[in-house]
Amino acid sequence: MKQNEKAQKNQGRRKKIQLYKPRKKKSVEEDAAIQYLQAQYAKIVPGDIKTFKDFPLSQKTLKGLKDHNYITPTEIQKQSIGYALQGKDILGAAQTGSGKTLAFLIPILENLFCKKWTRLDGVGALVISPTRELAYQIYETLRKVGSLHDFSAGLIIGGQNLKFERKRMDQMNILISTPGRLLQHMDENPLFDCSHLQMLVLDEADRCLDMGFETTMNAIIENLPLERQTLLFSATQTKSVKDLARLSLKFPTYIAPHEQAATATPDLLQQSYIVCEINDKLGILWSFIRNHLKQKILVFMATCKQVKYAHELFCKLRPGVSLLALYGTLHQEKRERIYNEFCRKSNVVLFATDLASRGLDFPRVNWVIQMDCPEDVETYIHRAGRTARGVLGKGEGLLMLLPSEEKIVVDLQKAKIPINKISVDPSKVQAPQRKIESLLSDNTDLKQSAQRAFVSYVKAVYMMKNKDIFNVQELDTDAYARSLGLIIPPRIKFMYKFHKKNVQKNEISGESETDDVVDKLKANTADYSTDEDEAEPDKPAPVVEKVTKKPNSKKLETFDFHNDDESDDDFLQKVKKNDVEEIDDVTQEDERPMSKKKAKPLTKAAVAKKILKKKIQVNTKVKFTEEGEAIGDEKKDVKSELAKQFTNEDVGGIDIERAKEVLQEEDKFDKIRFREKVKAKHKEQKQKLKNKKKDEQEQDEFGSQSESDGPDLSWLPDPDKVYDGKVGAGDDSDQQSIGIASGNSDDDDDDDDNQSEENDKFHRPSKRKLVESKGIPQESVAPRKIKRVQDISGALSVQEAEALAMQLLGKR
Ligand SMILES: Nc1ncnc2c1ncn2[C@@H]1O[C@H](COP(=O)(O)OP(=O)(O)OP(=O)(O)O)[C@@H](O)[C@H]1O
Repeated sequence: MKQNEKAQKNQGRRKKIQLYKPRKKKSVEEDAAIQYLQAQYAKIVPGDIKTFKDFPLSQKTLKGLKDHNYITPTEIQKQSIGYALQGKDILGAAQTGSGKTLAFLIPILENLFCKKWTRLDGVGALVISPTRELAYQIYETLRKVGSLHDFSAGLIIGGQNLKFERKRMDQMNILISTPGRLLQHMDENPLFDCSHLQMLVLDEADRCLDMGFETTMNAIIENLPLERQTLLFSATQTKSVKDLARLSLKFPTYIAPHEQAATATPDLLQQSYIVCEINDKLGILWSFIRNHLKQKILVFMATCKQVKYAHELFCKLRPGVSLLALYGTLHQEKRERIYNEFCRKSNVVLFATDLASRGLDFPRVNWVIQMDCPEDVETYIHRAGRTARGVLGKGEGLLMLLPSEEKIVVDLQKAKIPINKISVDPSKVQAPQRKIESLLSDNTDLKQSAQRAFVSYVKAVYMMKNKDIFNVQELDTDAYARSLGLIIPPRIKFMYKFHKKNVQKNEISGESETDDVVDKLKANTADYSTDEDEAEPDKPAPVVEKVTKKPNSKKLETFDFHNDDESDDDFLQKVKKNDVEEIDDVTQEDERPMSKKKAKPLTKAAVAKKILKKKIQVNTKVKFTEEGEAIGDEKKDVKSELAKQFTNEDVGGIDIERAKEVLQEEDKFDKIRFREKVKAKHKEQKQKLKNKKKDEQEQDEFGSQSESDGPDLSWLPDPDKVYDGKVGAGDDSDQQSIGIASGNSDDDDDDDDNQSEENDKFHRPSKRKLVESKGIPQESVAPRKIKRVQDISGALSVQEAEALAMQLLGKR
């Protein structure tokens, strides 16, 4: 026995030793590997790198890359990974779609791997992205290439469950986050600790550091340790000394492979632009989509409301292809769903705001259409870069410009963007103008959406910094409104303020300049309101005529849309309801059309005149009965003879003694009046209470059934009268039946309560109903007192009864 125990103990010990030994061995091997890798960092020569294997990377990272077909590094990866591994701060700039994400994710994984980072060490690396979608995409890439490492990674973005994130913040090693949510955790979450942070990465760094995120980013940076490595990446990198100082970069290495390249945009991206009138834009877009039904198209617009409207309208017009919309005011879940759907599908159109312009790696996008002129060259580059991505990605970009916006082309060409002007083939442009107008006349929601889109676009143009390109006064707003299907251009509140300001300025400076836009709006509002009233469904809409006749509208030039040779009817059948996205409503602005007449100002004198005319006595309160009769003020209505005399006397001054007597006399009447009122009120309350109890009783007796539904029980004697309101003691069944019948009695309140409690659990029909349903003769249910009288009469013989009757008659 002892020998056995000993053997078991020895075995256990041996097992323990066996478990421990390989660990130590593994750890030693790992240390040696790390030392070897770190020794190689200084020897990296970017020009010699052919594959990822040429970098001194851990086996886990290499396998992760290989598993996902990342074999050959791109130019930015070749040039930046080496410096990043050496621990240098980096400013990375490279074309869109050139693989910047891996250029910072690989160094993060290697850095934490070499430092043998564990869950207990907390946050080791932090990646900040300006949008949720981009953060999600980076997180997904990290999950792919870092799948063999033991680090925990967290996606911290707005619109997600804050509580869920809060609990796990102390276990995360790599955080991918948007600025707002990150700061929220820093401020509110005691578990969030980044005091050991090793690396900070800003993807789309110029966007993260621009005005929109300035205060948030400053607050975040303040919370981070100074001893860290910082990497900044973007296709349009910031070189602002101020920005770099904010981040306390230490002698950053500037890596920009595309600066030596001939173009700032991907080589396989074919870019063109057209110049058209504002009212032609929607028609051109519609025709373009109809001619490219077998393609994946991304359409950028200036505002969320435009995107929402274009999506709603085109869904109703049924172009024959899936339509999606992505913009900031959508719910997060919906945003994620739409993002994934657009990634997955190949024949689809996505309308989007600049939310989708940066960093998003939608696969196989054929066309990027910029329907509204981008704010600046950087925005153009990011938008256009959603196509022709990756190593061999191809794509095309089309920019729509208004004649006044054509100046931006010079800036684009200066920034090494090869863009060519093309023209539109008018025969291919089919604006469904009349259909749009009829849709809007039938659908007020759509009309409101169009109005919002209109105002938001004009506002966006007004807000643009570059006034050389964006001039709100040059916009043909009414033509634009009409192209959206709005016969009356909506009122633009801020334009009036703008106009007012201008007028005031001009008055001060002595000039008499008029605001074209506002005047035009005012004039045209009157015109269009008559158009709308007289519009005939069969007549071609006068809008189109008016627009085409415009002196400044040039004739459309020839432009081939590369027609897919698909017949319209075919595609109409292919519209799937599932593909049509619903959109959340957004806050409504005051965009009511202007009234036709200018309202006359209402002066106080005019109001007084009106009042006098109507013979209204001011400052008098008149009460009316429900029938509409005026009720006089009874307080002023004197009752006593003395008071009546006093009021009729027309003597000057006040006799106080007399007035006192009158008041005392009136006081008596007041008291009587008061008592009467109190009595009446009590009576009313009692009546109300009675009615209420009666209702309750009826409900108790018949449940939810109406009286007409149940059997007629009026023939039954009133138990109240029969038993004189007394309840028989000791007899359960009696008590129950009385309880139901005499619900009015106060004594039965408790019973009622108990019963209603029981009734809540079980349905129990009333006693009367029970008896009836069992088929017991009605006489046998008669109350006991009545039965006793009947018994007495039944006990007399016929003669005795006759004698009794005679006796009674004799008494009379
Ligand atoms: N070494 C590589 N080999 C093959 N494909 C790669 C490689 N690196 C990146 N890619 C692919 O290229 C595409 C673009 O990469 P990524 O999104 O990182 O570009 P980016 O430079 O960050 O673009 P943007 O400036 O628009 O943000 C992705 O689909 C990615 O999977």
